[in-house]
Amino acid sequence: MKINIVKDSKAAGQAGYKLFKEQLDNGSHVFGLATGSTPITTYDAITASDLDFSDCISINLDEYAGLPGTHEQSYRYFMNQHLFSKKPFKESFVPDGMNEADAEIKRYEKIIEEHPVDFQILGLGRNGHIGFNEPGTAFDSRTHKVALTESTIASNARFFDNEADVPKFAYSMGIGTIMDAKAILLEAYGENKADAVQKMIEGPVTEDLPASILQRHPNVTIILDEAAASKLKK
Ligand SMILES: N[C@@H]1[C@@H](O)[C@H](O)[C@@H](COP(=O)(O)O)O[C@@H]1O
Repeated sequence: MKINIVKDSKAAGQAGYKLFKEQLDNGSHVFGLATGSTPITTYDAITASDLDFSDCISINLDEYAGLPGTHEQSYRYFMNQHLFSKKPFKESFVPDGMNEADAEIKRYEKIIEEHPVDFQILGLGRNGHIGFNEPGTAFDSRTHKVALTESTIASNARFFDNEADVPKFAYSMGIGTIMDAKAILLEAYGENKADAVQKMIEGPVTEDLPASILQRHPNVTIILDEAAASKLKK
């Protein structure tokens, strides 16, 4: 794991942007993308740049089940807002939250099989989740339908009018699917991620902390701000 600690999320966004540029320059073609507040500064740096993804493919990690892409809280909507409307890709795939689970899971795994991910960006849940793979998810899991935990529902409630409106299920690439990416960037900012960051980097590799599996990936970069890195021992 390469660990890059920078001052704040703005500096982290620049560092993330540089990695995207390096990947593009080296011929990477398929980009695995993430949502959440964390990647926004990286996407902002990308949209302010002259990087060109019009020959590239993007494949997003996850989507809420039951939300159409036109819903303001859907991840498709988020991606359109923050990236695709300003930096279009040749093709952009996001799970279809309105499709029936079995069909959607098959469709999405086939897309990933046909377009193996060169570079995957990840955020980190406070409980160590990646994508929507909550603690306890098998390390060899593929794209699947996920029941969100109480803590994820509660922390996403701020984006909805009330907690009852937060979807209870999502479609997510599995941990095995994520680990197939040739290179991975995980970003985490803020003190509320510090515990998960410490366990991800210095703790045992365990399904109780999904992101800890990244210790076993040959090409991972972790970008942290100082607050997220504050509990690292070394
Ligand atoms: N499915 C997403 C994850 O992909 C994301 O990493 C996480 C953290 O979000 P944030 O970056 O807003 O802290 O939230 C959600 O659960």
